[in-house]
Amino acid sequence: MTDFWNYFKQKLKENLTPVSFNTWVGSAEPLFIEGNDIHIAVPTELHKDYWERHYAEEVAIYSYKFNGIELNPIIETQEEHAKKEQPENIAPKQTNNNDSEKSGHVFHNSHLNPKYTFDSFITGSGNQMAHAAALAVAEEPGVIYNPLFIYGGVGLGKTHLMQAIGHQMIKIEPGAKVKYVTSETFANDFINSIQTRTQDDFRQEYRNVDLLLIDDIQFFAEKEGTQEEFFHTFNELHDNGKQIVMTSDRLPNEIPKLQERLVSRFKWGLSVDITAPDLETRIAILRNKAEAEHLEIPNDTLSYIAEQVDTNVRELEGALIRVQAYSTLKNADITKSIAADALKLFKLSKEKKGLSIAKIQNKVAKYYHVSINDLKGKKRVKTIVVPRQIAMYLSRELTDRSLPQIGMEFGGKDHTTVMHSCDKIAELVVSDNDIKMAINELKDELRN
Ligand SMILES: Nc1ncnc2c1ncn2[C@@H]1O[C@H](COP(=O)(O)OP(=O)(O)OP(=O)(O)O)[C@@H](O)[C@H]1O
Repeated sequence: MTDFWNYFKQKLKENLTPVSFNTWVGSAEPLFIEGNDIHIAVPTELHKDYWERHYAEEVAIYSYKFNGIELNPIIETQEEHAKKEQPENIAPKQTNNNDSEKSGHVFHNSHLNPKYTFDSFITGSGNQMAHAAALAVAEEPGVIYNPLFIYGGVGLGKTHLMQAIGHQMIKIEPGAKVKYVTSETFANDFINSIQTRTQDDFRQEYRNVDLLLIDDIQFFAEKEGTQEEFFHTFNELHDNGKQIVMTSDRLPNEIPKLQERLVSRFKWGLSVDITAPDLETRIAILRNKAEAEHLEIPNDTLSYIAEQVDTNVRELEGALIRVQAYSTLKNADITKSIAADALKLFKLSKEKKGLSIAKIQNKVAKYYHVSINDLKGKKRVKTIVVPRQIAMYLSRELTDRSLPQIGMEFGGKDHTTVMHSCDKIAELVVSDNDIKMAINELKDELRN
């Protein structure tokens, strides 16, 4: 099996870009051969789908070429395999796609940041599915997963991944018309076009592309006219088989006042989330960044920095820059103790990390004289509901936990419940003085 697999990989490598190879083939693992079946484990459902559509036939063809036996691939996700075969889970493989060839991008007027490519994107368990979906879309725009909707918390790489699709598409098809905008730019361009009576130009610009990337679509909330215009842009592009990719901090149906017809269209394709990276991925991201900046940083120092910032990649990168700046200031090499000083000095050290949801629940429970169990429970009396909602609101405000993660910490509540609570308290903070005071006092206590 190993010999065949090496031969098979070699064959595919000849025809794939390094990123595609690493993502689809490098991440797959042959398990065993039984009769004429070869069982192959892949990281996610999306990889499985891709394998079944693209490589099943290749396995049969190359196995026949290899030794005259046509193998039939049985693809399973690592999770399925682990459930069936092993008591322990197999962790999905980390793929650092950084070893890819130099890219020769043709830069269009697409407003893409040259740094945001697949090559510089590190994959790990929190983003593997989104990464695979993004790559599939770049390889076959407008065919599958249209629209692609990437959602997740702040600073987790949504913009990076979305722009990587643009770069990759231009790389594959240099004449491709790619347009990246934030939803705010789209809205502003639209408003300007009304003011200057240049709506035709606006439409021409947005509807005459092969790939439209719209970032942070949650800012469409409540912008009726913009939504209307986007609805038509979307339809036109989709009808013509053009690819649309959007990002948001939440799912389409959770964006307040987003028209139902847009929500339903966004669901035509695929929605994938990005969650916070695990420690190994954070270390890999830092290592990658350090190499790009030609910084010599020992492994234990990288691990140390990665341990300090656990929810937001932008902050993680910020921490590295702070450490670098501090070491330059002190004229010292970057070591663990320099890193510790730098992060302490900039008050980054565990401020958010130390503020766990449990701590927030504790403070709120004491403040309102209710039990933690009540906060996590389902009782609907006002004396418990309000503190519960406040605790959720503070968890959202003061930690980087996602809505589903907060829901989990509150007795497994749905993320929509968390969102509703946060919205409710956000309204009360403005209209109800007691709540406002309570929130301020709790925040002060939690920060000390
Ligand atoms: N997996 C990753 N590999 C390498 N760099 C990453 C990764 N994830 C995020 N980054 C980097 O972290 C920074 C923030 O990422 P990005 O702006 O894409 O986040 P975002 O999810 O779009 O944030 P926001 O919600 O604020 O729009 C960028 O510099 C990006 O390159």
